[in-house]
Amino acid sequence: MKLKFTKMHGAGNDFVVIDAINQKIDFTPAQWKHLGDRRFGVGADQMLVVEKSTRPDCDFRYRIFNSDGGEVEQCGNGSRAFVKFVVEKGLTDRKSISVETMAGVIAPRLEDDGSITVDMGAPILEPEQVPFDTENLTGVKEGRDTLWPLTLELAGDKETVLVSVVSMGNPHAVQIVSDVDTAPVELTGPLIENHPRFPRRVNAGFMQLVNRQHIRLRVFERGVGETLACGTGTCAAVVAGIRRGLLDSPVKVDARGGQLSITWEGEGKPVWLTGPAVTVYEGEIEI
Ligand SMILES: N[C@H](CCC[C@H](N)C(=O)O)C(=O)O
Repeated sequence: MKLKFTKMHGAGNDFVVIDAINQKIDFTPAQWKHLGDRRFGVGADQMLVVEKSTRPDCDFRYRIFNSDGGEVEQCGNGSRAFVKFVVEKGLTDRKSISVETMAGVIAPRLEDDGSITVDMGAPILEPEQVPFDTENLTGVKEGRDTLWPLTLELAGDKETVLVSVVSMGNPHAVQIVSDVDTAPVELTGPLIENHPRFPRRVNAGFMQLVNRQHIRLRVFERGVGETLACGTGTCAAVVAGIRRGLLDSPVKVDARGGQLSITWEGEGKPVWLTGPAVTVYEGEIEI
Protein backbone atom coordinates (compact mmCIF):
# COMPACT_ATOMS: atom_id res chain seq x y z
CA MET A 1 0.00 0.00 0.00
CA LYS A 2 1.01 3.67 -0.44
CA LEU A 3 1.09 5.07 3.09
CA LYS A 4 0.73 8.82 3.71
CA PHE A 5 2.59 10.05 6.81
CA THR A 6 3.76 13.26 8.49
CA LYS A 7 7.27 13.53 9.92
CA MET A 8 7.30 15.47 13.21
CA HIS A 9 9.41 15.96 16.32
CA GLY A 10 9.06 17.14 19.88
CA ALA A 11 12.38 18.60 21.15
CA GLY A 12 14.23 16.34 18.70
CA ASN A 13 12.38 13.12 19.64
CA ASP A 14 11.15 12.30 16.15
CA PHE A 15 8.05 10.59 14.86
CA VAL A 16 6.28 9.20 11.84
CA VAL A 17 2.64 10.23 12.42
CA ILE A 18 -0.06 8.28 10.60
CA ASP A 19 -3.75 9.09 10.08
CA ALA A 20 -5.39 5.68 10.59
CA ILE A 21 -8.87 7.24 10.42
CA ASN A 22 -8.62 7.88 6.69
CA GLN A 23 -6.15 5.05 5.94
CA LYS A 24 -6.49 1.34 6.77
CA ILE A 25 -3.47 0.41 8.88
CA ASP A 26 -2.68 -3.14 9.95
CA PHE A 27 1.10 -3.57 10.10
CA THR A 28 3.27 -6.33 11.54
CA PRO A 29 6.07 -5.51 14.03
CA ALA A 30 8.51 -6.01 11.11
CA GLN A 31 6.66 -3.36 9.08
CA TRP A 32 6.67 -0.91 12.02
CA LYS A 33 10.41 -1.57 12.41
CA HIS A 34 10.90 -0.90 8.68
CA LEU A 35 9.07 2.42 8.93
CA GLY A 36 11.33 3.43 11.83
CA ASP A 37 14.53 2.37 10.08
CA ARG A 38 16.70 5.42 9.30
CA ARG A 39 18.27 3.75 6.25
CA PHE A 40 15.74 1.37 4.75
CA GLY A 41 12.54 3.16 5.80
CA VAL A 42 11.44 6.67 6.81
CA GLY A 43 13.35 6.69 10.11
CA ALA A 44 12.04 7.84 13.51
CA ASP A 45 12.21 7.07 17.23
CA GLN A 46 8.52 6.17 17.29
CA MET A 47 5.55 5.70 14.96
CA LEU A 48 2.34 7.37 16.21
CA VAL A 49 -1.06 6.16 15.00
CA VAL A 50 -4.18 8.37 15.09
CA GLU A 51 -7.48 6.50 15.44
CA LYS A 52 -11.01 7.36 16.45
CA SER A 53 -11.63 6.34 20.07
CA THR A 54 -14.42 3.90 20.96
CA ARG A 55 -14.67 5.55 24.41
CA PRO A 56 -17.47 8.14 24.74
CA ASP A 57 -15.19 10.40 26.84
CA CYS A 58 -12.31 10.43 24.32
CA ASP A 59 -11.87 12.16 20.97
CA PHE A 60 -9.09 9.92 19.64
CA ARG A 61 -7.12 6.74 20.30
CA TYR A 62 -3.30 6.98 20.23
CA ARG A 63 -1.11 3.96 19.48
CA ILE A 64 2.68 4.12 19.79
CA PHE A 65 5.31 1.85 18.23
CA ASN A 66 9.02 2.07 19.08
CA SER A 67 11.55 1.84 16.24
CA ASP A 68 12.22 -1.79 17.28
CA GLY A 69 8.65 -2.53 16.14
CA GLY A 70 7.17 -3.03 19.63
CA GLU A 71 3.94 -1.33 20.72
CA VAL A 72 4.21 0.66 23.99
CA GLU A 73 1.89 2.28 26.50
CA GLN A 74 2.77 5.99 26.39
CA CYS A 75 4.82 8.71 24.68
CA GLY A 76 4.89 12.22 26.13
CA ASN A 77 6.63 14.09 23.30
CA GLY A 78 4.42 12.18 20.88
CA SER A 79 1.26 13.43 22.60
CA ARG A 80 2.24 17.00 21.70
CA ALA A 81 2.84 16.05 18.06
CA PHE A 82 -0.49 14.18 18.16
CA VAL A 83 -2.61 17.24 19.06
CA LYS A 84 -0.76 19.47 16.56
CA PHE A 85 -1.34 16.83 13.86
CA VAL A 86 -5.10 16.40 14.44
CA VAL A 87 -5.62 20.19 14.59
CA GLU A 88 -3.53 20.85 11.44
CA LYS A 89 -5.28 18.00 9.56
CA GLY A 90 -8.73 19.27 10.54
CA LEU A 91 -9.54 16.01 12.34
CA THR A 92 -10.88 18.10 15.22
CA ASP A 93 -12.16 21.65 15.65
CA ARG A 94 -10.91 21.75 19.27
CA LYS A 95 -7.45 22.63 20.62
CA SER A 96 -7.86 20.67 23.84
CA ILE A 97 -8.60 16.98 23.33
CA SER A 98 -8.91 13.75 25.33
CA VAL A 99 -6.86 10.87 23.99
CA GLU A 100 -7.22 7.18 24.84
CA THR A 101 -3.89 5.39 25.18
CA MET A 102 -2.91 1.89 26.32
CA ALA A 103 -1.99 3.53 29.66
CA GLY A 104 -5.22 5.50 30.16
CA VAL A 105 -6.50 8.91 29.05
CA ILE A 106 -4.24 11.95 28.48
CA ALA A 107 -5.29 15.50 27.62
CA PRO A 108 -3.01 17.52 25.32
CA ARG A 109 -3.83 21.20 24.72
CA LEU A 110 -2.47 23.40 21.90
CA GLU A 111 -1.72 26.85 23.40
CA ASP A 112 -2.09 30.10 21.44
CA ASP A 113 1.71 30.58 21.46
CA GLY A 114 2.11 27.20 19.69
CA SER A 115 3.43 25.38 22.76
CA ILE A 116 1.54 22.35 23.98
CA THR A 117 0.66 21.33 27.54
CA VAL A 118 -0.33 17.74 28.30
CA ASP A 119 -2.01 16.28 31.37
CA MET A 120 0.02 13.04 31.43
CA GLY A 121 -1.97 11.57 34.33
CA ALA A 122 -0.63 10.66 37.76
CA PRO A 123 2.65 8.72 38.04
CA ILE A 124 2.50 5.09 39.18
CA LEU A 125 4.88 4.70 42.11
CA GLU A 126 4.35 1.14 43.40
CA PRO A 127 7.44 -0.77 42.15
CA GLU A 128 5.39 -3.88 41.40
CA GLN A 129 3.17 -1.81 39.05
CA VAL A 130 6.06 -0.20 37.17
CA PRO A 131 6.76 -3.20 36.87
CA PHE A 132 9.97 -3.73 38.86
CA ASP A 133 10.85 -6.93 40.75
CA THR A 134 11.96 -6.08 44.31
CA GLU A 135 12.26 -9.70 45.52
CA ASN A 136 15.24 -10.12 47.88
CA LEU A 137 16.22 -6.50 47.20
CA THR A 138 16.64 -3.84 49.88
CA GLY A 139 15.91 -0.27 48.85
CA VAL A 140 17.37 2.90 50.35
CA LYS A 141 14.78 5.42 51.58
CA GLU A 142 15.40 9.03 50.55
CA GLY A 143 12.63 11.53 51.27
CA ARG A 144 9.38 9.99 49.98
CA ASP A 145 11.29 7.89 47.44
CA THR A 146 13.12 4.56 47.56
CA LEU A 147 16.36 4.08 45.65
CA TRP A 148 16.91 0.54 44.35
CA PRO A 149 20.39 -0.94 43.76
CA LEU A 150 20.81 -2.39 40.26
CA THR A 151 23.89 -4.55 39.71
CA LEU A 152 25.28 -4.20 36.18
CA GLU A 153 27.81 -6.56 34.58
CA LEU A 154 30.40 -4.36 32.85
CA ALA A 155 33.14 -6.28 31.00
CA GLY A 156 33.54 -8.78 33.83
CA ASP A 157 33.26 -6.12 36.55
CA LYS A 158 30.15 -5.50 38.59
CA GLU A 159 28.84 -1.95 39.06
CA THR A 160 25.84 -0.96 41.22
CA VAL A 161 23.69 2.04 40.35
CA LEU A 162 20.88 3.43 42.55
CA VAL A 163 17.67 4.13 40.63
CA SER A 164 14.22 5.51 41.33
CA VAL A 165 11.50 3.52 39.55
CA VAL A 166 8.47 5.40 38.19
CA SER A 167 5.80 4.55 35.62
CA MET A 168 4.04 7.14 33.46
CA GLY A 169 2.16 4.24 31.93
CA ASN A 170 5.54 3.16 30.62
CA PRO A 171 8.43 2.12 32.89
CA HIS A 172 11.36 4.39 33.89
CA ALA A 173 14.51 3.91 35.98
CA VAL A 174 16.07 7.28 36.89
CA GLN A 175 19.50 7.89 38.40
CA ILE A 176 21.33 11.09 39.34
CA VAL A 177 24.71 11.75 37.66
CA SER A 178 27.15 14.61 38.24
CA ASP A 179 27.33 15.56 34.53
CA VAL A 180 25.03 14.21 31.79
CA ASP A 181 27.68 14.98 29.15
CA THR A 182 30.11 12.47 30.65
CA ALA A 183 27.53 9.97 31.96
CA PRO A 184 28.06 6.41 30.52
CA VAL A 185 24.65 6.45 28.77
CA GLU A 186 25.66 4.28 25.79
CA LEU A 187 27.49 1.80 28.05
CA THR A 188 25.04 1.34 30.94
CA GLY A 189 21.81 2.40 29.18
CA PRO A 190 21.32 -0.97 27.42
CA LEU A 191 22.24 -2.89 30.61
CA ILE A 192 19.55 -1.03 32.57
CA GLU A 193 17.03 -1.26 29.69
CA ASN A 194 17.36 -5.06 29.68
CA HIS A 195 17.93 -5.63 33.40
CA PRO A 196 16.10 -8.83 34.55
CA ARG A 197 14.32 -6.96 37.37
CA PHE A 198 12.28 -5.09 34.70
CA PRO A 199 10.03 -7.78 33.13
CA ARG A 200 8.87 -5.31 30.44
CA ARG A 201 12.33 -3.73 30.08
CA VAL A 202 12.69 -0.04 31.03
CA ASN A 203 13.63 3.46 29.87
CA ALA A 204 16.87 4.55 31.60
CA GLY A 205 17.09 8.20 32.70
CA PHE A 206 20.31 10.05 33.64
CA MET A 207 19.53 13.28 35.53
CA GLN A 208 21.93 16.12 36.47
CA LEU A 209 20.69 18.63 39.07
CA VAL A 210 21.36 22.25 38.06
CA ASN A 211 19.28 23.74 40.86
CA ARG A 212 16.00 22.93 42.65
CA GLN A 213 13.98 23.99 39.59
CA HIS A 214 16.27 23.02 36.72
CA ILE A 215 17.78 19.72 35.55
CA ARG A 216 19.61 18.33 32.52
CA LEU A 217 18.46 14.92 31.33
CA ARG A 218 19.50 12.16 28.93
CA VAL A 219 17.35 9.06 28.36
CA PHE A 220 18.30 5.72 26.86
CA GLU A 221 14.84 4.71 25.68
CA ARG A 222 13.42 1.18 25.76
CA GLY A 223 13.19 -0.16 22.25
CA VAL A 224 15.04 2.77 20.66
CA GLY A 225 18.32 3.76 22.33
CA GLU A 226 19.25 7.29 23.34
CA THR A 227 16.81 9.91 22.03
CA LEU A 228 17.27 13.70 22.00
CA ALA A 229 14.35 14.03 24.41
CA CYS A 230 11.91 11.73 26.20
CA GLY A 231 8.66 13.24 27.46
CA THR A 232 7.62 10.49 29.86
CA GLY A 233 11.27 10.22 30.93
CA THR A 234 11.19 13.94 31.75
CA CYS A 235 8.04 13.43 33.82
CA ALA A 236 9.57 10.44 35.63
CA ALA A 237 12.84 12.25 36.39
CA VAL A 238 11.10 15.28 37.90
CA VAL A 239 8.72 13.09 39.94
CA ALA A 240 11.73 11.17 41.30
CA GLY A 241 13.63 14.39 42.08
CA ILE A 242 10.64 15.92 43.90
CA ARG A 243 10.04 12.71 45.90
CA ARG A 244 13.74 12.64 46.86
CA GLY A 245 13.35 16.19 48.20
CA LEU A 246 15.79 17.57 45.61
CA LEU A 247 13.46 19.46 43.25
CA ASP A 248 10.54 21.91 43.55
CA SER A 249 7.75 22.16 40.94
CA PRO A 250 7.75 23.60 38.29
CA VAL A 251 11.00 22.23 36.88
CA LYS A 252 12.77 23.26 33.67
CA VAL A 253 14.34 20.30 31.88
CA ASP A 254 17.16 20.64 29.36
CA ALA A 255 17.15 17.66 27.00
CA ARG A 256 19.72 17.39 24.20
CA GLY A 257 17.05 18.32 21.65
CA GLY A 258 15.33 21.15 23.47
CA GLN A 259 13.70 22.34 26.67
CA LEU A 260 10.62 20.91 28.39
CA SER A 261 8.80 22.03 31.52
CA ILE A 262 7.16 19.85 34.18
CA THR A 263 4.65 20.69 36.89
CA TRP A 264 3.66 18.14 39.54
CA GLU A 265 1.91 18.88 42.85
CA GLY A 266 2.48 15.48 44.47
CA GLU A 267 1.33 11.88 44.78
CA GLY A 268 -2.04 11.19 43.15
CA LYS A 269 -1.85 14.42 41.15
CA PRO A 270 -1.28 14.59 37.37
CA VAL A 271 2.08 15.46 35.83
CA TRP A 272 1.86 18.40 33.39
CA LEU A 273 4.32 18.34 30.46
CA THR A 274 4.84 21.48 28.36
CA GLY A 275 6.99 21.74 25.26
CA PRO A 276 7.19 22.18 21.49
CA ALA A 277 5.96 20.11 18.54
CA VAL A 278 7.20 20.67 14.99
CA THR A 279 5.91 19.42 11.63
CA VAL A 280 8.94 18.71 9.41
CA TYR A 281 7.48 17.30 6.16
CA GLU A 282 4.67 15.28 4.59
CA GLY A 283 5.54 12.05 2.82
CA GLU A 284 4.38 8.84 1.19
CA ILE A 285 6.01 5.43 1.31
CA GLU A 286 5.18 2.10 -0.39
CA ILE A 287 4.86 -0.50 2.38
N1 LIG B 1 10.56 4.36 24.43
C1 LIG B 1 9.38 4.55 25.29
C2 LIG B 1 8.18 5.07 24.46
C3 LIG B 1 8.38 6.50 23.98
C4 LIG B 1 8.60 7.46 25.10
C5 LIG B 1 9.22 8.81 24.74
N2 LIG B 1 9.58 9.00 23.36
C6 LIG B 1 8.37 9.94 25.28
O1 LIG B 1 8.39 11.05 24.71
O2 LIG B 1 7.71 9.72 26.33
C7 LIG B 1 9.00 3.20 25.93
O3 LIG B 1 9.36 2.17 25.35
O4 LIG B 1 8.34 3.23 26.98
